[in-house]
Amino acid sequence: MGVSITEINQNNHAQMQIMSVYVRNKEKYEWLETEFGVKLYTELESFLTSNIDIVVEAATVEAAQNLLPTIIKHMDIVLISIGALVDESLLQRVIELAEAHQHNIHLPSGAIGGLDLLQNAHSLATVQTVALTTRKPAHSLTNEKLNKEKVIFKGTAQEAIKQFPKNINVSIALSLAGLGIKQTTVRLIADPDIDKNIHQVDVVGDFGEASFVVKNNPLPSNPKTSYSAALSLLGTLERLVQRIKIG
Ligand SMILES: NC(=O)C1=CN([C@@H]2O[C@H](COP(=O)(O)OP(=O)(O)OC[C@H]3O[C@@H](n4cnc5c(N)ncnc54)[C@H](OP(=O)(O)O)[C@@H]3O)[C@@H](O)[C@H]2O)C=CC1
Ligand SMILES: O=C([O-])CC(=O)C(=O)O
Repeated sequence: MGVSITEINQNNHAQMQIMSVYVRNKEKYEWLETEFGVKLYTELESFLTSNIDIVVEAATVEAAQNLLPTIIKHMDIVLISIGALVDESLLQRVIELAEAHQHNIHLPSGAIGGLDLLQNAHSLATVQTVALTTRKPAHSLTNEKLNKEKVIFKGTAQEAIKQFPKNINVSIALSLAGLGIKQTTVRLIADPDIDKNIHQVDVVGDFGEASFVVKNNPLPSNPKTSYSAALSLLGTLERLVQRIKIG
């Protein structure tokens, strides 16, 4: 999420500096060292014992699944590839490690909103249904040439992230905030006529009903990702050091 390093190291938005970046291909990212003065690491232990206080993950579901247990033993993490936590045994293990090592896992809202309301409604009362309808530009979901919208997935969040690990992390954030990966339903629509990532969340509970629609502009520096996902990652970092907690 290219916006983050510029915002943090040059615009000082999160009152933090990116010091170290863990990469798998050093040559490809050498420009980060020259442009931002960060140090690159290809070895995880060296990265984790470098001059850092928190890890921000913005890689892939698979990388997050592999790296998370080691990282959480060393320090706190902000995880944006939240789909990694669809693996229930990994989730359990990581919670136990976090507890044992007294570290925290921060899950930003990403490209959706309303997770605070859903958590309150679910943990303190009863929620009956949580449904996510995601509509994305057709080319980002399928190679098929479509001339009208097509529902390309309908099922549980658990199945959705397995089939679309790069596209529907928001469904797992929603699941963890509410009814879980088997009860949270997902409909994914490929639409050839839009250029936004549109997420609609519908919740029904004892509190009443809530619907949130987020029509995400693409992130200019990385158009396949929603702008608000990068903002939510930055906001999560910024709020770590704020004295007033909202929501
Ligand atoms: N929760 C949410 O709402 C959202 C979540 N996401 C998720 O956030 C993540 C980042 O998205 P985005 O920035 O668009 O992804 P990109 O594909 O643009 O960037 C991913 C980066 O991660 C690096 N990477 C991948 N695997 C590894 C690894 N094993 N070790 C080290 N580096 C690795 C890649 O490096 P390389 O060049 O070597 O491949 C690349 O630099 C994705 O998992 C995406 O699905 C995105 C949007 C919203
Ligand atoms: O960027 C988005 O709109 C959401 C996304 O890709 C994801 O949840 O993985």
